[in-house]
Amino acid sequence: MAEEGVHVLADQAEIGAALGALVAAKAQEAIGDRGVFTIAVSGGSTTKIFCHEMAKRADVGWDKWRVFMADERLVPLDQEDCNYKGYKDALVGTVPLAAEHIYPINPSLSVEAAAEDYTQKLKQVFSEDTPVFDVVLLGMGPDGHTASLFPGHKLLQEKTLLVAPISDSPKPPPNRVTLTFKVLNRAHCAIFVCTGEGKAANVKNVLEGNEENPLPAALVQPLDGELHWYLDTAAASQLSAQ
Ligand SMILES: O=C1O[C@H](COP(=O)(O)O)[C@@H](O)[C@H](O)[C@H]1O
Repeated sequence: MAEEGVHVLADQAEIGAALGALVAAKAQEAIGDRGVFTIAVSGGSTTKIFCHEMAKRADVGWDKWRVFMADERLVPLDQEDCNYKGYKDALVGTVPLAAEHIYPINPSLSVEAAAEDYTQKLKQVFSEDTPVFDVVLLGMGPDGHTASLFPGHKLLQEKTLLVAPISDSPKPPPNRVTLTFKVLNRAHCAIFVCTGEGKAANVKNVLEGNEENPLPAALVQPLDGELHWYLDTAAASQLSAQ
Protein backbone atom coordinates (compact mmCIF):
# COMPACT_ATOMS: atom_id res chain seq x y z
CA MET A 1 0.00 0.00 0.00
CA ALA A 2 1.35 3.49 -0.87
CA GLU A 3 2.97 5.41 1.99
CA GLU A 4 1.13 8.61 2.86
CA GLY A 5 2.44 11.80 1.29
CA VAL A 6 2.59 13.51 -2.08
CA HIS A 7 2.59 11.27 -5.15
CA VAL A 8 3.50 12.96 -8.44
CA LEU A 9 2.57 10.89 -11.49
CA ALA A 10 2.70 11.50 -15.22
CA ASP A 11 -0.96 11.84 -16.05
CA GLN A 12 -4.55 11.01 -15.13
CA ALA A 13 -4.15 7.40 -16.27
CA GLU A 14 -1.26 6.82 -13.87
CA ILE A 15 -3.10 8.62 -11.09
CA GLY A 16 -6.18 6.49 -11.70
CA ALA A 17 -4.20 3.26 -11.47
CA ALA A 18 -2.39 4.28 -8.27
CA LEU A 19 -5.56 5.68 -6.70
CA GLY A 20 -7.49 2.53 -7.59
CA ALA A 21 -4.82 0.35 -6.00
CA LEU A 22 -4.82 2.42 -2.81
CA VAL A 23 -8.61 2.53 -2.47
CA ALA A 24 -8.89 -1.19 -3.22
CA ALA A 25 -6.35 -1.90 -0.47
CA LYS A 26 -8.21 0.36 1.97
CA ALA A 27 -11.47 -1.38 1.11
CA GLN A 28 -9.97 -4.82 1.64
CA GLU A 29 -8.53 -3.75 5.00
CA ALA A 30 -11.78 -2.15 6.21
CA ILE A 31 -13.94 -5.05 5.07
CA GLY A 32 -11.54 -7.49 6.76
CA ASP A 33 -11.62 -5.49 10.00
CA ARG A 34 -15.22 -4.28 10.17
CA GLY A 35 -17.18 -5.92 7.36
CA VAL A 36 -17.94 -2.63 5.64
CA PHE A 37 -16.06 0.05 3.67
CA THR A 38 -17.21 3.64 3.95
CA ILE A 39 -16.09 6.29 1.49
CA ALA A 40 -17.06 9.91 0.88
CA VAL A 41 -16.45 10.99 -2.70
CA SER A 42 -16.16 14.28 -4.56
CA GLY A 43 -17.44 15.69 -7.81
CA GLY A 44 -15.73 17.33 -10.76
CA SER A 45 -12.49 15.92 -12.15
CA THR A 46 -12.10 13.47 -9.25
CA THR A 47 -15.28 11.62 -10.23
CA LYS A 48 -14.02 10.94 -13.73
CA ILE A 49 -10.55 9.75 -12.70
CA PHE A 50 -11.88 7.55 -9.89
CA CYS A 51 -14.82 6.04 -11.76
CA HIS A 52 -12.85 5.37 -14.93
CA GLU A 53 -10.47 3.25 -12.87
CA MET A 54 -12.93 1.62 -10.48
CA ALA A 55 -15.30 0.61 -13.28
CA LYS A 56 -12.57 -1.86 -14.32
CA ARG A 57 -12.40 -3.46 -10.87
CA ALA A 58 -14.98 -6.14 -10.15
CA ASP A 59 -13.24 -7.55 -7.11
CA VAL A 60 -13.13 -4.89 -4.40
CA GLY A 61 -16.00 -6.17 -2.23
CA TRP A 62 -18.52 -3.79 -3.79
CA ASP A 63 -21.44 -5.20 -1.81
CA LYS A 64 -19.76 -3.93 1.37
CA TRP A 65 -19.22 -0.39 0.10
CA ARG A 66 -21.24 2.53 1.44
CA VAL A 67 -20.71 5.64 -0.67
CA PHE A 68 -21.56 9.15 0.52
CA MET A 69 -21.01 12.47 -1.20
CA ALA A 70 -18.29 14.66 0.37
CA ASP A 71 -20.36 17.50 -1.04
CA GLU A 72 -23.30 17.90 -3.36
CA ARG A 73 -24.99 20.54 -5.41
CA LEU A 74 -28.70 21.07 -4.65
CA VAL A 75 -29.82 20.09 -8.14
CA PRO A 76 -32.07 17.30 -9.45
CA LEU A 77 -30.42 13.90 -9.22
CA ASP A 78 -30.56 13.47 -12.99
CA GLN A 79 -28.88 16.79 -13.76
CA GLU A 80 -25.36 16.65 -15.25
CA ASP A 81 -23.73 18.69 -12.47
CA CYS A 82 -25.11 16.42 -9.73
CA ASN A 83 -22.14 14.68 -8.10
CA TYR A 84 -24.26 11.62 -7.19
CA LYS A 85 -25.26 11.14 -10.83
CA GLY A 86 -21.61 10.89 -11.87
CA TYR A 87 -21.02 7.95 -9.54
CA LYS A 88 -24.34 6.21 -10.13
CA ASP A 89 -24.07 6.37 -13.92
CA ALA A 90 -20.45 5.23 -14.01
CA LEU A 91 -20.61 2.43 -11.45
CA VAL A 92 -24.11 1.01 -10.94
CA GLY A 93 -24.69 -1.70 -13.54
CA THR A 94 -20.98 -1.75 -14.40
CA VAL A 95 -19.65 -3.11 -11.10
CA PRO A 96 -21.63 -4.91 -8.39
CA LEU A 97 -22.34 -1.75 -6.37
CA ALA A 98 -26.03 -1.50 -5.49
CA ALA A 99 -27.71 1.83 -6.17
CA GLU A 100 -29.03 1.92 -2.59
CA HIS A 101 -25.45 1.89 -1.30
CA ILE A 102 -24.76 5.28 -2.88
CA TYR A 103 -26.43 7.91 -0.73
CA PRO A 104 -27.85 10.96 -2.52
CA ILE A 105 -29.00 14.17 -0.92
CA ASN A 106 -32.68 15.06 -1.23
CA PRO A 107 -32.73 18.00 -3.67
CA SER A 108 -36.45 18.65 -3.15
CA LEU A 109 -35.72 20.03 0.34
CA SER A 110 -34.44 23.44 1.32
CA VAL A 111 -30.65 23.50 1.55
CA GLU A 112 -30.84 23.57 5.37
CA ALA A 113 -33.26 20.62 5.47
CA ALA A 114 -31.16 18.71 2.89
CA ALA A 115 -28.11 19.05 5.13
CA GLU A 116 -30.07 17.82 8.16
CA ASP A 117 -31.56 14.96 6.12
CA TYR A 118 -28.08 13.93 4.95
CA THR A 119 -26.86 14.02 8.56
CA GLN A 120 -29.58 11.50 9.41
CA LYS A 121 -28.47 9.30 6.49
CA LEU A 122 -24.94 9.31 7.93
CA LYS A 123 -26.30 8.32 11.33
CA GLN A 124 -28.04 5.28 9.80
CA VAL A 125 -24.67 3.90 8.69
CA PHE A 126 -22.22 5.17 11.32
CA SER A 127 -22.46 4.37 15.02
CA GLU A 128 -19.99 7.08 16.11
CA ASP A 129 -21.21 10.60 17.00
CA THR A 130 -18.84 11.88 14.35
CA PRO A 131 -18.63 9.50 11.38
CA VAL A 132 -15.20 8.00 10.77
CA PHE A 133 -14.92 7.31 7.04
CA ASP A 134 -12.40 4.77 5.86
CA VAL A 135 -11.60 7.08 2.95
CA VAL A 136 -12.55 10.61 2.01
CA LEU A 137 -11.75 11.25 -1.64
CA LEU A 138 -11.32 14.95 -2.31
CA GLY A 139 -10.59 17.33 -5.13
CA MET A 140 -9.31 20.88 -4.95
CA GLY A 141 -10.66 23.66 -7.13
CA PRO A 142 -8.25 26.20 -8.67
CA ASP A 143 -9.21 28.59 -5.83
CA GLY A 144 -8.17 26.06 -3.16
CA HIS A 145 -11.68 24.95 -2.17
CA THR A 146 -12.36 21.37 -1.29
CA ALA A 147 -15.75 19.66 -1.01
CA SER A 148 -17.93 22.81 -0.83
CA LEU A 149 -15.66 24.56 1.67
CA PHE A 150 -14.55 27.79 0.02
CA PRO A 151 -11.77 30.27 0.85
CA GLY A 152 -12.84 32.88 3.40
CA HIS A 153 -16.27 31.28 3.97
CA LYS A 154 -17.68 31.07 7.49
CA LEU A 155 -18.06 27.27 7.14
CA LEU A 156 -14.30 26.98 7.56
CA GLN A 157 -14.96 27.69 11.25
CA GLU A 158 -17.90 25.27 11.59
CA LYS A 159 -17.29 23.08 14.63
CA THR A 160 -20.70 21.51 15.36
CA LEU A 161 -22.44 20.39 12.19
CA LEU A 162 -21.46 17.17 10.40
CA VAL A 163 -23.13 18.26 7.17
CA ALA A 164 -23.50 21.97 6.49
CA PRO A 165 -25.77 23.86 4.10
CA ILE A 166 -24.27 26.54 1.88
CA SER A 167 -26.44 28.94 -0.09
CA ASP A 168 -23.77 31.35 -1.29
CA SER A 169 -21.26 29.10 -3.02
CA PRO A 170 -18.97 31.28 -5.15
CA LYS A 171 -18.86 28.42 -7.67
CA PRO A 172 -22.27 27.67 -9.20
CA PRO A 173 -24.68 26.39 -8.24
CA PRO A 174 -24.96 28.51 -5.07
CA ASN A 175 -26.96 25.97 -3.06
CA ARG A 176 -25.00 22.98 -1.83
CA VAL A 177 -24.41 20.72 1.16
CA THR A 178 -20.99 19.66 2.35
CA LEU A 179 -19.32 17.49 4.92
CA THR A 180 -17.50 19.72 7.38
CA PHE A 181 -13.89 19.55 8.51
CA LYS A 182 -15.22 17.92 11.68
CA VAL A 183 -16.01 14.83 9.58
CA LEU A 184 -13.26 15.09 6.96
CA ASN A 185 -10.55 15.23 9.61
CA ARG A 186 -11.81 12.14 11.44
CA ALA A 187 -11.30 9.91 8.39
CA HIS A 188 -8.83 7.04 8.49
CA CYS A 189 -7.51 8.23 5.15
CA ALA A 190 -7.95 11.46 3.16
CA ILE A 191 -6.94 11.38 -0.50
CA PHE A 192 -6.69 14.43 -2.76
CA VAL A 193 -6.64 14.12 -6.53
CA CYS A 194 -5.48 17.21 -8.35
CA THR A 195 -4.52 17.61 -11.98
CA GLY A 196 -3.71 20.37 -14.43
CA GLU A 197 -1.59 23.50 -14.53
CA GLY A 198 -4.49 25.70 -13.41
CA LYS A 199 -4.16 24.24 -9.93
CA ALA A 200 -0.36 24.38 -9.67
CA ALA A 201 -0.15 27.71 -7.78
CA ASN A 202 -2.54 26.62 -5.07
CA VAL A 203 -1.06 23.12 -4.86
CA LYS A 204 2.16 24.91 -3.95
CA ASN A 205 0.31 27.20 -1.57
CA VAL A 206 -1.34 24.26 0.22
CA LEU A 207 1.64 21.93 0.33
CA GLU A 208 4.43 24.40 0.90
CA GLY A 209 3.16 27.40 2.53
CA ASN A 210 0.84 30.12 3.66
CA GLU A 211 0.14 28.77 7.11
CA GLU A 212 -1.21 32.10 8.39
CA ASN A 213 -4.13 32.10 5.99
CA PRO A 214 -4.49 28.52 4.85
CA LEU A 215 -6.72 27.57 1.95
CA PRO A 216 -9.56 25.14 2.67
CA ALA A 217 -7.68 22.18 1.16
CA ALA A 218 -4.83 22.83 3.60
CA LEU A 219 -7.25 22.43 6.51
CA VAL A 220 -7.74 18.75 5.72
CA GLN A 221 -5.36 17.25 8.25
CA PRO A 222 -6.68 13.91 9.52
CA LEU A 223 -6.41 13.76 13.32
CA ASP A 224 -5.58 10.09 13.31
CA GLY A 225 -5.31 9.08 9.69
CA GLU A 226 -3.28 9.23 6.51
CA LEU A 227 -3.15 12.10 4.04
CA HIS A 228 -2.34 11.46 0.38
CA TRP A 229 -2.05 13.92 -2.50
CA TYR A 230 -2.10 12.52 -6.04
CA LEU A 231 -0.83 15.09 -8.54
CA ASP A 232 0.03 15.02 -12.20
CA THR A 233 3.23 16.74 -13.29
CA ALA A 234 1.31 19.86 -14.36
CA ALA A 235 -0.36 20.31 -10.96
CA ALA A 236 2.99 19.65 -9.25
CA SER A 237 4.95 21.95 -11.56
CA GLN A 238 5.39 24.79 -9.04
CA LEU A 239 6.46 22.60 -6.11
CA SER A 240 10.06 23.21 -5.09
CA ALA A 241 10.91 19.56 -4.53
CA GLN A 242 9.57 16.97 -6.96
O1 LIG B 1 -17.64 22.07 -7.09
C1 LIG B 1 -16.84 21.19 -6.81
O2 LIG B 1 -15.52 21.38 -7.09
C2 LIG B 1 -14.49 20.58 -6.50
C3 LIG B 1 -13.27 20.66 -7.42
O3 LIG B 1 -13.66 20.22 -8.72
P1 LIG B 1 -12.60 20.01 -9.88
O4 LIG B 1 -13.40 19.68 -11.11
O5 LIG B 1 -11.80 21.27 -10.01
O6 LIG B 1 -11.73 18.85 -9.46
C4 LIG B 1 -14.95 19.16 -6.23
O7 LIG B 1 -13.97 18.45 -5.53
C5 LIG B 1 -16.27 19.20 -5.47
O8 LIG B 1 -16.71 17.92 -5.12
C6 LIG B 1 -17.29 19.86 -6.36
O9 LIG B 1 -18.59 19.90 -5.80
